[in-house]
Parts: sequence; C-alpha cells; structure tokens
Amino acid sequence: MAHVIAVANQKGGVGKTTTTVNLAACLANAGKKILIVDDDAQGNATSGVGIEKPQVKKDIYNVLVDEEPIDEAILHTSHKGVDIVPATIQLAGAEIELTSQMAREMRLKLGLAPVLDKYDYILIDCPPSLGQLSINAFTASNSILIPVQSEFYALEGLGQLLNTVKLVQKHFNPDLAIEGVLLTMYDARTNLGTQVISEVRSHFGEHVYETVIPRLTRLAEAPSYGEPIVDFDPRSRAAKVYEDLAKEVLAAHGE
Ligand SMILES: Nc1ncnc2c1ncn2[C@@H]1O[C@H](COP(=O)(O)OP(=O)(O)OP(=O)(O)O)[C@@H](O)[C@H]1O
Ligand SMILES: [Mg+2]
Repeated sequence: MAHVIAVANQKGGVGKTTTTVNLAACLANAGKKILIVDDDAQGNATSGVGIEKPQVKKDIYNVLVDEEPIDEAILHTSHKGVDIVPATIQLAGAEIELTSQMAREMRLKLGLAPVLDKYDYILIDCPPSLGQLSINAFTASNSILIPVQSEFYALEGLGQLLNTVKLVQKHFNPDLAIEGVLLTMYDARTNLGTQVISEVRSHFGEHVYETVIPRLTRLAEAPSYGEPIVDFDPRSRAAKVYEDLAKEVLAAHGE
C-alpha cells in the first residue's frame, strides 16, 4: 500500500518541485516504486523528469475534473521506478471548474485509490497556493512534507498552511500527519540561514529533517535536462544531500 506524501508550501519557489523530483528518484534507487503526481499547472515536475508537454495526452486535470481513470494518465519517466501523472496548463482551469462539482475535495483521493497497491510512495507536487488543488492533495495524503526556504521570511505563511492542514483534518482527512519539514536553499556564507534554521527547529522540533539542502547550482541546472540530480550528476554534493533525505524518509517509515 502506497504511503502518499503531499509536498506543499503555498509560498512560491521554496523547492517543492526540486524536492519531489529528486526525492522520488532517490527512493526509486533504494528499490521503491514511486509515482509522482504533478498537481501544479506550471508542470515543472513533468518537465523535470523529461516529459515533453506536447506529448501528454491525458493529465491530472482529466483525473480530477473529468474523473477519468488514472492509469490512462500515468507515464513512465526516464528514471527507473519513477512514474508520473503529468500536468499541463489545462490544470489552470481546475480550481474554478471543481468549485461547482460534487465531492470536489475527494477527487484526487478517489483517483489514486486504484493504484495505491502498485506503488510504495506517491509524492504529490503541490502548487504555490492553498486552493482546491492543494486541498485535494491534503485529502488524498497520509502526510505532508513542507520545504522551507532558509531565509528571513521562511516562517511567514506557515501558520496559514498549518491552519489549512487542520481544516482538512477536521473535515476530510483526520489522519493527515506532518511527514517532515525540510530546510532548503541554505547558504552557509550568511548568518541569516543559520538563524532561520534554529528558528525553524525551535518551532517544529523533531519534525525538521537533519538533512538541510544547501543552495547548489547543480540542482537548478538538472531540470533543464529533464533529469533528477542523481542522473544528471550522480557524484555531486547535490545528489548526496537528496540521497541523505531519502534515507531519513525511509528510516521514518521503518525502512
Ligand atoms: N537547493 C537549491 N539550490 C539551488 N537552486 C534551487 C534549489 N532548490 C530549488 N532551486 C531552484 O529554485 C527554483 C525554485 O525551485 P522549485 O521549482 O523546486 O520550487 P517550488 O516550490 O516548486 O516553486 P513553485 O512554488 O513555483 O512551484 C528553481 O529554479 C529551482 O531549480
Ligand atoms: Mg513547483
């Protein structure tokens, strides 16, 4: 049975997609079967694993809005053990279209149900907002992994995120847990990053991963080649840090 993890933070550009793609590849290298769900109309996870948008016939929009079977939308990626439900720009209409539909918060949960047995982990790359697409992700997930950028305003907005988590727990998914808080884009040359790390640790305690993702150019370069870092530059420090994160995630699940 898959463990479903929403990678979420409504703040833009904090490393959600980078973490989804690279954690997926590292978990697959550890022998796990992984499904990425691209839940963002930007489709960055889709292109990040080498899928060309014009070749996508069915995507997450068809699953959420048209309730089409998810297996028709699942594609293999270039990385062995990683599949993806892609997203294209048509997903941009989903927030509004879902508003008038029945059981709109449950669409992703219902869509994923038939493939839960086929994967060990399902990682949902959430959009930078707390609308229907994120609510669907939280309703469908066992837990939420929150990337937090190691900068001054990092904690701003997290209250709102946790509030939404509480609402989803109350109405749709009482078992939704915090998977972990991941510090990203850490710059060791500034005191600020170090300050933010201790602030985040004092707020979230043991939820914060030991692994901190530094700001590393290689991580920003890999997506334009459509490859996770472990394929793009397997010996790099960037590959190593996401391998470390995968180990922590597996250990948290007793693996
Ligand atoms: N550790 C890192 N070091 C350097 N660059 C990074 C790192 N993590 C992410 N980036 C780059 O920063 C940008 C934002 O990262 P990413 O797309 O993963 O964030 P996001 O939270 O998914 O953004 P959005 O909210 O738009 O979906 C991207 O260009 C990415 O390549
Ligand atoms: Mg993203």
